[in-house]
Amino acid sequence: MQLQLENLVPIPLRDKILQRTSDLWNQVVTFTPGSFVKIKAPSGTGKTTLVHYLYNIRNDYSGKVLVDGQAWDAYKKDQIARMRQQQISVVFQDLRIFDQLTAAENIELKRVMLPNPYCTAEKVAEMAARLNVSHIMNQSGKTLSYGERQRIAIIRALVQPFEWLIMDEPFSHLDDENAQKAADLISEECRARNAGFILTDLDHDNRFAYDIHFNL
Ligand SMILES: Nc1ncnc2c1ncn2[C@@H]1O[C@H](COP(=O)(O)OP(=O)(O)OP(=O)(O)O)[C@@H](O)[C@H]1O
Repeated sequence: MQLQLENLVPIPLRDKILQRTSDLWNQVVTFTPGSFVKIKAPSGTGKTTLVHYLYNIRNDYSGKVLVDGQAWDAYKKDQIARMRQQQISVVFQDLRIFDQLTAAENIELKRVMLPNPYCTAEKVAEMAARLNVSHIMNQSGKTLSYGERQRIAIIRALVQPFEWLIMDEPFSHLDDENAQKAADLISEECRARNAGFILTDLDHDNRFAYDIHFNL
């Protein structure tokens, strides 16, 4: 799946963005399928906004987000739902863990969305062990720490098939050791699917072998 930006400018940030240069805003950019992409930006410059545009849950912009050559608004709702089940997976900055479900149920919800789940339950248990969260799997979402939520959201994003994996500051609450373990798992899973990876962060990050860096 090819993702392209064509002169994309968020309407609420228009004046601010047009006063400076950006590698992505108001540019023509192609994210090469299978590539690892780092997007670095200071707080408030629109990382979360961009992720929401790429996943098509916000559309207050001028310009275009092109998916396989077509703008998001050319796709029907059921096509977009299928893309989100099979082609694009995301970890939002606010994580979106359901408080009323356990950590395991938050992941299972996504795992069984397809008639033939991409990952087995054993594979989920393996990922939980690698990220040191096996012991909290039966705890309710409400009681999880931010770092635990982050790891559950990462596993949840990995249990579905995807061609692009997009993560918005996914390690902000993790210590270096756990962040590296999560990064290693993410890299392996992307490589296994020949998928592309887009990570936004405030800072430099050298946990991944990025193909390209952008400053937002
Ligand atoms: N719907 C909206 N209407 C008006 N302004 C908005 C809207 N959404 C976001 N903004 C503003 O746009 C800017 C970018 O927000 P965004 O959440 O994308 O930043 P960010 O780079 O992800 O920041 P952080 O690193 O702090 O999470 C902020 O100044 C925010 O207040």
